[in-house]
Amino acid sequence: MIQFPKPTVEQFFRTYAISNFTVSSDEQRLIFSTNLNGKMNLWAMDLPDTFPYLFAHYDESISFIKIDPENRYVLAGYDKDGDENHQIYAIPNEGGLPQPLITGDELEKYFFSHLSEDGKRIYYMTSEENPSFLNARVRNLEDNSDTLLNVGEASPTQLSAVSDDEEAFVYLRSYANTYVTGFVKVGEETHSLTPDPDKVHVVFDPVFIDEKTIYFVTDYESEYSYVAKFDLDTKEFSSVVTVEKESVDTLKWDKENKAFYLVTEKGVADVLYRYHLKTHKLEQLKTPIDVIGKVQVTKSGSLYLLGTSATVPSNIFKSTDGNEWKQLTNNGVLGVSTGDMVEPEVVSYKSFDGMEIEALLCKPKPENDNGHTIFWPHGGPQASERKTFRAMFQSFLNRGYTIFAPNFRGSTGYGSSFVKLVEQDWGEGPRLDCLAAIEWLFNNNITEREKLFLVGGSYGGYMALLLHGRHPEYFKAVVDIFGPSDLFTFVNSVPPHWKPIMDRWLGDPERDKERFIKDSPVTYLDGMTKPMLVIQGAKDPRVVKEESDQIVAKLEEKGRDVEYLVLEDEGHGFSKKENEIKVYNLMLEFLEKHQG
Ligand SMILES: CC(=O)N[C@@H](C)C(=O)N[C@@H](C)C(=O)O
Repeated sequence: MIQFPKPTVEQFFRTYAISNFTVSSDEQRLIFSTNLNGKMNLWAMDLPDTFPYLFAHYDESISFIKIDPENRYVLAGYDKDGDENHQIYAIPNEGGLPQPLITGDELEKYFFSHLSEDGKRIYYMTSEENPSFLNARVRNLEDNSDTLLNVGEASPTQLSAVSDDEEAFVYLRSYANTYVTGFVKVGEETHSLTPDPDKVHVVFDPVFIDEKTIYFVTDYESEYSYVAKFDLDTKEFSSVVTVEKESVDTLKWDKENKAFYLVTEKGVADVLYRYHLKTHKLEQLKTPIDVIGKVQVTKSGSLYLLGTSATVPSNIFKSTDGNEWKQLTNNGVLGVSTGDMVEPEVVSYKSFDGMEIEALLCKPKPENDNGHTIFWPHGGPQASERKTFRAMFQSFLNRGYTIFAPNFRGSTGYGSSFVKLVEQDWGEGPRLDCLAAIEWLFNNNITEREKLFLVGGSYGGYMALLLHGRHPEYFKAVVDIFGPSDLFTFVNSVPPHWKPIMDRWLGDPERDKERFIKDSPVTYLDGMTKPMLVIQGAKDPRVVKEESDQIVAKLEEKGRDVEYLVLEDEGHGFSKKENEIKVYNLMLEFLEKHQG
């Protein structure tokens, strides 16, 4: 019989992303954003058939998709080469080429908020005239009038919910990732959704279930976020559903069945629940994947879910009862079964101060093992490494590398206090958690000293630079993917609507001058003696190219071994397949070159 070789690393590169989706109200059409043809575009399937076809061609990343309730048009948000200046486009119902609808100068942003029930008014946020705090506006599609609804003040604002009669609006105001207040505005009256907006807490995912009742998620006076309610008649706030040691992350309303769907974050995986308003019963539901990217509940009460697991790339699923799932997309790794891939182990270790830190340990199949480990600090930093599919991880594992990804202090999924631990402390606590992890790898005979690589992206890239500069003895070579290199320049180069949150998140360059010096990777150039690869998207608005340019220039001046790849048409990530493959190949070549 014909014998086929084992899967090669290149096969893992041929995996496609599905980053978002929506279903039409009649459930006849599923539209999703994917890089199936190499670049991000909208594709569709006419349900129940499952053959995807190109729906809108624009070759750019898509920030949202919304189908007109009466199926006359589709709305989508596009940016340019990853610059995150999202603008709103309209696409004919039959598909085609997106037409600019709510757009402006290429540096302005237009974020979609809400489409009225009759599909005639679009509510949106814009940076126009208010780049730091953003204004809310409404565009009437019948007469093309555009009205200012709210002027953002004090901190970036977001119009997050609109009542069906369009008389009441919920705005969120962010002071930090961990401090977001919510307030409802009706005519000239404004009320905080929580009893005291001066207390640090978050509010998100507000839903009007009628003109007078708003449900939302908050961690007000709690370690874990829960579902709460605000009554516009009585102005009363009350807690509705809490889940022990799990943070509610998503709230969706099922109007048909008078129930809520909740996604909770439990460390490295998600849990899906249904909460019945009449019976107050909370049911845990089965899901086909570990991490849920998006949930949509349709008018009929059907549930659609986009999700992924460590060995399952993103796919869309449908359920009519919340327990049996039909997979609508068949997005896999070219010729590779889930059994040929690696499922991470969830481990935990004690850090320098006794704090328990959870981590993902991915071990290659014994026949592939090359004896080397990649240490991967995640980005964010207020995010976490979870059981999601990463082509990069699975291809490195296929080449024989062990991967270790710690959820150091500041990571999400472990309660509100834990997330706050990275605020105004980017370089000390989390770095010491990483060092404790490395010692744990050595002490548990998972990694040999002299066989450790360091790779990280964004905040993970910053941590890779900092660990390299301060502790070069641990590493053979280092890969930095768009990591901030100097906190003084980084704090001033972020997008305008991030600036108001920088103080709580990172600190103030004057007040915290000593700490900024201590925690900036550029302070430790002398230590950066190991070979380095730096990768950067030229259009990255979050960690701008100068952050990588300056560290590369300074290391080159010192005659260090540093390679630099700039992707001209990418931002904070690699959305184009050929760019992604170029990056993975270069990283693998670099690691292989420095194994000896
Ligand atoms: C404001 C904020 O938390 N932004 C993050 C989502 C982000 O983009 N952080 C960068 C620095 C990253 O690490 O990805």
